[in-house]
Amino acid sequence: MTAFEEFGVLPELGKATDELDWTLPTDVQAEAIPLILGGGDVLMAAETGSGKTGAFCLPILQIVWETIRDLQSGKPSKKGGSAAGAVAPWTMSFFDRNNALAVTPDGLRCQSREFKEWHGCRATTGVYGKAKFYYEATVTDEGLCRVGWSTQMANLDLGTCRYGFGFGGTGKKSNNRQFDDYGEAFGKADVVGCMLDLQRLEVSFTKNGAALGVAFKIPENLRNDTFYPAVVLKNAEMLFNFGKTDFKYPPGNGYVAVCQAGPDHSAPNPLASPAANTAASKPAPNAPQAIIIEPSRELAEQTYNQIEKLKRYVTDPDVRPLLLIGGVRLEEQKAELQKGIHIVVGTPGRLEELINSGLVQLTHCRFFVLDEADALLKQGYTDLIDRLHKQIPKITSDGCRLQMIVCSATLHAFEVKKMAERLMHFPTWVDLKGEDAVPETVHHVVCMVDPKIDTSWQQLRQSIRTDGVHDHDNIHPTNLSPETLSQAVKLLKGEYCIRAIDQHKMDRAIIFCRTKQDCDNLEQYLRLRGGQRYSCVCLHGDRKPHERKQNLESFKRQQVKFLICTDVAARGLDITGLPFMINITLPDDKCNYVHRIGRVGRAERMGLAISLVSTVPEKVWYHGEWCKTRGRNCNNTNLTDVRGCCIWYNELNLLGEVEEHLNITIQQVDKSLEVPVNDFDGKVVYGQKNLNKGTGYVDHVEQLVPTVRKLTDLELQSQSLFLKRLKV
Ligand SMILES: Nc1ncnc2c1ncn2[C@@H]1O[C@H](COP(=O)(O)OP(=O)(O)OP(=O)(O)O)[C@@H](O)[C@H]1O
Repeated sequence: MTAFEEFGVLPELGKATDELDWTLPTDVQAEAIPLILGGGDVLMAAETGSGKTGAFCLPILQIVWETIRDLQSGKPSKKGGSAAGAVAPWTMSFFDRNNALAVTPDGLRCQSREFKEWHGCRATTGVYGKAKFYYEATVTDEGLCRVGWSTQMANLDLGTCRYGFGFGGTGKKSNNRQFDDYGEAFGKADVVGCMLDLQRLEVSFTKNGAALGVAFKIPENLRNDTFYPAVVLKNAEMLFNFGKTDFKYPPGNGYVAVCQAGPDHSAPNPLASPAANTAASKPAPNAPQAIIIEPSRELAEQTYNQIEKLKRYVTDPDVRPLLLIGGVRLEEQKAELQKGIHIVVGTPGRLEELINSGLVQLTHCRFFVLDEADALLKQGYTDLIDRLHKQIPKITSDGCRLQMIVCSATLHAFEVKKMAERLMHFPTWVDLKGEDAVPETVHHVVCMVDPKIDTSWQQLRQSIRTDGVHDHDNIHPTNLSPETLSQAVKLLKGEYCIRAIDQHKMDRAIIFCRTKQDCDNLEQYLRLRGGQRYSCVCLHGDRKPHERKQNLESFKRQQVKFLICTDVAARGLDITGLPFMINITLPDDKCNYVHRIGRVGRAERMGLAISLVSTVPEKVWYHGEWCKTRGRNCNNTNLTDVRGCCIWYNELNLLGEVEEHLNITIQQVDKSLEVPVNDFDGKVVYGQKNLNKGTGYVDHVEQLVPTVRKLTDLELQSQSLFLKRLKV
């Protein structure tokens, strides 16, 4: 049995992980896989290179495979536990409810996070006949609740029609929109007892066990109707007990728990069964079970490839993934969609285009995954994500609840938390560090570039072409103006980059520049300084999709030594055993520091990240939306406060922000760029696993031996004790 199988993963998937040399699940995988397999929504915050992609791809592949197998064989789905109303007779319904109200998988807790509107839900079973029934509802969060009883004819906004009888947290009872004072207000932690006396045709309530008196007389014409527990919430949460566990305040007086109503007194709610839902049970070929959104083409392609590798042994039925990214002919994608697909991996724009045109249907989607979620939100896709989420049915036709999975190495962002509150259903955080952090496998240092101390820029025989910001400034070594120093930094950074490469004998590195133009200039300079020695390619938004793909491939295959890129490649790119990365300039966004340096030190291999940081302000391009050409041939070197296209970039401030965000001080090295070997944890070979440390399987077993021995001893002791007691 492979280690992954012990986490409930299919043997076929386990075999594929073995072939990938994934001996043990990483920490994030060990936590997230069971949660996802169990039907939960998950927010996965773990360091770069910690295996988040596998953590969601494996359980998704497994559940999708099981779902299509069940659909093909006509079996009802096992997934979702008690989600299907027909399976668990006394729960709140997953079907007879408003969309914005969520129900936990056990069906006993309802939550609505909508501030402005009420959203309601009814139970899966109701009661009728001459008897007295009781259930309890506990308020588990701030917000407004109304709880009580309604018939099948009632609307879900309890108490606003003739068929619903509700008691609200503000101390009002309501039926048919008639709101009258009743009992007293209730709120968080209060327990409301809901009593239905079908002998006397009365509805009454209790608060924390105290009787509040008869609230309603039920009209005679409803005598033979079935009454269902019902609730309506506004940004609130309630927990229900239908009698499966002890009541907090048992009602006495002949009332019985609703779940004890025998078959002569209970009936299933016809609106609570999957069949009552509109979605057809057999999905159309273009209705995937999972949608995975990635912020860039490269990442989408990488995740797609990982799925392809992991599904290698999953056959009969075959799980068909599809990559939907820009730059690929729409006709090709349409043809694939018609052949039948199960998992779609794509970038937001192309995905929405295909969904809006009906070429991708969302009727059977049960996984909605946002990889690098904070990047998607920062790129302005919040509305798009909300729109797509709204279109996906929250319960599939086979009774499974939509699961949302959100991940990033920098998930601790305000906008992510807001989105999770808005869209996710009781999500669990898989958060190993509790804050954004850098893996121990990444050694990262900064080198200060100070043109006042290092004046070598004044005598360069060959120099990097700069971004032209200072083309019309009076730049001269005798005039140490801010402009001269800024230009000097640009020249020095070209030299320091070469020095870093030479010092560490780098023959593989990813180099980040701030702009596309800076990338092009560095590419040209490295080629100028030594064709083969500094062979390189670029990856940025101005390069055509096929060139981007080709360049990334040639770097991965080690046909070139250096990949020069903008932040388009900051996230997620997984290049096996990459030993080095260089930041020519710190990123504008502090989170991207974590992502950029996380291109090295992945999957337990060691990596070195060097950041060049200017000690003086550097004037750089910043093309706002007012720039008509969006930077192309722009020569407006005025500052942005007068709608120009330049800013003064202050890297010392940025460094401070990064350090504060990560709560660390990043080690500085001098301009030789030498990294003292013992400053970290002894000599390591960048790009290789650190054999002295790590959690390799052999090491892991050794670490566990004493604990297992202790456990065996304890077990022996307890069993002997037990046997001794038996003898006595
Ligand atoms: N259980 C495992 N054992 C060994 N290697 C693994 C395991 N799981 C994943 N990997 C490898 O670790 C590398 C990083 O994985 P992945 O790209 O999923 O990281 P990530 O957490 O998504 O990083 P980022 O935040 O940078 O996107 C990949 O090369 C992957 O094949």
